[in-house]
Amino acid sequence: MPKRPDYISWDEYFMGVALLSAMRSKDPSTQVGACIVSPEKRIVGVGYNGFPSGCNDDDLPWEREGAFLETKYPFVCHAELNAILNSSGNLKGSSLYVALFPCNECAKAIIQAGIVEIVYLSDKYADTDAVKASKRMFGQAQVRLRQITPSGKRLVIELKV
Ligand SMILES: O=c1[nH]c(=O)n([C@H]2C[C@H](O)[C@@H](COP(=O)(O)O)O2)cc1CO
Ligand SMILES: [Zn+2]
Repeated sequence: MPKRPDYISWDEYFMGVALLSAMRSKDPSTQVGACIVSPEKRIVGVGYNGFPSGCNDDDLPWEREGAFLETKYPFVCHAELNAILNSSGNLKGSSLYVALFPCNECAKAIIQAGIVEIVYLSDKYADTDAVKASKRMFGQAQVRLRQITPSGKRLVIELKV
């Protein structure tokens, strides 16, 4: 019997894990997930954006606007950083799959962790200084950047067997 033809690709699998992880995010406006993959194509870390563990989700603000301390920005831990911190072992030579292009703060952690490739879907904050700084560092550190063209393909998971 020939092998099943409609299996998902590596890129679809790892971006799918990143997008599934994003569904755990409680951020009402932007849910981001990240999946770190070793050179041997093993998943070595996953994460999504959220407040640090032990910090009460219901006490901290999810606001985007207003006084800095009344917004989520000083408190939220980005998906990429969570994936690095949640990872097991050495990340040298690994790839990071993430729905949204990483900011400069995550870029520093990504580079220092030894991640060599970013695979992303959206670059919706390309015009921001954070993303400009991020690309400058990735360029100098020779981190490869690869945007997956959104195919619109639906990966459906039904919770049944
Ligand atoms: O790369 C990222 N990773 C990541 O986890 N985030 C998170 C932080 C916030 O919870 C949310 C961005 O919120 P907003 O789009 O409302 O500004 O996404 C944001 C970025 C973009 O810099
Ligand atoms: Zn970030």
